Amino acid sequence: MAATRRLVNTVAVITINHPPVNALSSSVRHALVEEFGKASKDPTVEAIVLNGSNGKFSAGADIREFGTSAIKTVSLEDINGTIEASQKPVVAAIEGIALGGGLELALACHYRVADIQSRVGLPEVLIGILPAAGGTQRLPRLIGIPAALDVIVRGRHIPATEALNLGIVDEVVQGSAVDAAIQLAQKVIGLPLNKRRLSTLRISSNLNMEDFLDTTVEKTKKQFRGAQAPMACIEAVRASVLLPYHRGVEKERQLFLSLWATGQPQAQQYAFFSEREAAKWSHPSGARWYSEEPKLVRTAAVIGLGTMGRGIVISLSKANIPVIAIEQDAYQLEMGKKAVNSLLEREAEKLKQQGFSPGSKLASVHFTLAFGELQDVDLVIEAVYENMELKKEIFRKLSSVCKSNAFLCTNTSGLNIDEIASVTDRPNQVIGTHFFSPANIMKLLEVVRGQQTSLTTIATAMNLGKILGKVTVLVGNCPLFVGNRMLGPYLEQASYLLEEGCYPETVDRAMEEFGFAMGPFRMMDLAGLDVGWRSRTEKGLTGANVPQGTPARKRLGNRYSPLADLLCESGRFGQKTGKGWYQYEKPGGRTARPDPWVKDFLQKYRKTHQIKQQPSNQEQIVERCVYALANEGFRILEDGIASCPEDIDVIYNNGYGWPKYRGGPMYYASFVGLPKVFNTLEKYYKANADVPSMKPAFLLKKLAAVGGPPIKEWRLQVGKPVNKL
Ligand SMILES: CC/C=C\C/C=C/C(=O)SCCNC(=O)CCNC(=O)[C@H](O)C(C)(C)COP(=O)(O)OP(=O)(O)OC[C@H]1O[C@@H](n2cnc3c(N)ncnc32)[C@H](O)[C@@H]1OP(=O)(O)O
Repeated sequence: MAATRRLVNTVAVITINHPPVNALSSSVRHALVEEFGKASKDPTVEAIVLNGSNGKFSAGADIREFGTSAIKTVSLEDINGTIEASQKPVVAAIEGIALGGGLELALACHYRVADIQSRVGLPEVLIGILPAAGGTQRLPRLIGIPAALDVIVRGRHIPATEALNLGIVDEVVQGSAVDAAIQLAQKVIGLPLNKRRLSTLRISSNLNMEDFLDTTVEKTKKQFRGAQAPMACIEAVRASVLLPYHRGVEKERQLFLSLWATGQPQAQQYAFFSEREAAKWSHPSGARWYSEEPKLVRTAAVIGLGTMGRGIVISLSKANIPVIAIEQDAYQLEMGKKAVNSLLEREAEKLKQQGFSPGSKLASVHFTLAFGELQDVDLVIEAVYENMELKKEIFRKLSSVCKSNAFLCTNTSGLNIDEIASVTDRPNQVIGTHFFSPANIMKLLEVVRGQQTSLTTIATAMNLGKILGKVTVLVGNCPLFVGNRMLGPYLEQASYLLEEGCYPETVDRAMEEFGFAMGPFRMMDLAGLDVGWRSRTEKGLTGANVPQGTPARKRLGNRYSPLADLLCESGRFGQKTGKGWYQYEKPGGRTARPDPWVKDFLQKYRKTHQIKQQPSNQEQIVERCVYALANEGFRILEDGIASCPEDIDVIYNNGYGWPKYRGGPMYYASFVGLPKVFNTLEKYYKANADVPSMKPAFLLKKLAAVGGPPIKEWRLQVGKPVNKL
């Protein structure tokens, strides 16, 4: 049964029962209509409590039903209307989550009681839509326009105590929300309900409300560049000010339909399910996530307390895993300790505000210089800087110090996992964990399996990612793994565009208008240009080891852009030196301003090398950079480094500032049409045979030849993932 009903004295308790998250599918909606109908008519029932089974109120509408005919049967807003109009008081007992349509349902009830661990919210905006079951009309009437806008436009999950302060819920309890709701229901039997029906309330509004909404529109446009759902949310809330409730609901409905027509919801919902699919990893051997048991990680250690290490320590502590943090000398240890403790204090403060004792949620961190103290930890994450020799030295030490069943992880953004594993006594227990900076904030974790990494090690690392609250993707071992490997051809195109007449700000603007959080040049300045320079020097692409007589713009017969090398040679490393592709207010400054020096430098460079000026327009910039990125994605699939296109998209959506409303680079290629992507690349490559990264990947060619099937069907063409490297 999708919903059940039981009687406690004169209170009917209606329970939504649709595992795993009580999504309000068509069957649940039908069951709710039936159970509410019966409870309303039953003379022995004086009040009603609504809750969800298994400690979850509801995760909202069933996202899989969008775009199908199922969504059209029994509208949730009609159910909400019926509940609100009930002559018997209805109390929502919120446990776990009340999200999206789940919260809209609770807002239709006359009272809301939540347990302290629960979270409520209207996260529809994150999947490209708006709350369209009356939520944009009822919430502003309950908590006012500014607070409602914040909740609806950001889509964040609000902890119960904050929901109480905002006035979204009436009561927060430490014990059972259902018991408390039954008690409240009994107390309010017979009391007037008019003021509890949110749709009937007037919105306190003043003349400045229109100005306030207009300002919010401008701010939101800048913040969520190109995303349509946040703008639709504001327009729906505006309707709650200007229109009577029922007309506001109509407007909500219209906005929902026009959003659907943009294609953005489909992309964001694909992104949502792809993230969940990524957790269900597969291995070239055929093993899958359900066949392997992860080992429990009770204690962990982090080696290196630089920016990455600090973030990893915080993540582990927040996941309640006690950590030993190691540095190489007393000074570094002290610096790391201060930074970690200050971040932990902030986390503790947040917990206190939510009514929790920090001790119960944050695990201890022990700082030491002694490797010997690692003998009992279950898992170590090495997070020193990117230097193979240093990493090997550490893994040799770990091999001799750690207990034999301890897992050894290396946080690297591209070094060879097999080489690191080869110096240990347990290559099967070595795995890459590529965190993104700052590691306590960024959602993505690339888990990199080596040739010898055991399935248990993979299962343990993937499970650890989940425990840390990360979106975790399993990838194969190749230079730079998935995300950074794809950046290569993308950045290459960005540099060529400068050679041909564009400026950093022109390219960045085009990519940011496409939706990227940051264009390629601002991104390089943030990451530090010296990192890539060091790596190119080591590879002999620049510096003293370049063979005599090598043309400035060629390496091994292929086109090469030395622009970034030249910048580094002038001491321009990006934000850290106050100048790179842009100038900044000071070293470490964040505000990028176009730099006349760069303009002059580029003009001289083009003249020196007699490069024909053919500056690209916005569309061409986007096409070249994005198709280069996706093309490398197809190669990664061919190589078996990523097991499906969805995994690549998850990586880009969560680690590289790709606009989620475009689904990811592989989804975007599919959306544009693979034949078009193939033809554009082919044309470019024919004219530029010295740019091999733009040669269309074999898999792309194969898929384009059959007309570009939907992304779900690509797997059939890729075949079983086999790591060819
Ligand atoms: C016509 C308009 C009508 C009404 C307007 C209302 C619109 C909505 O309500 S849209 C939905 C809004 N709700 C959300 O966006 C919540 C989405 N879910 C989540 O954020 C999380 O899943 C969770 C916090 C609810 C639970 O997280 P966690 O415990 O980490 O579990 P998973 O994320 O792995 O989810 C488990 C399982 O459930 C599936 N699922 C989750 N939410 C929904 C949903 N709303 N509809 C359908 N399915 C849902 C999720 O995909 C997982 O299943 P699979 O492993 O099979 O993918």
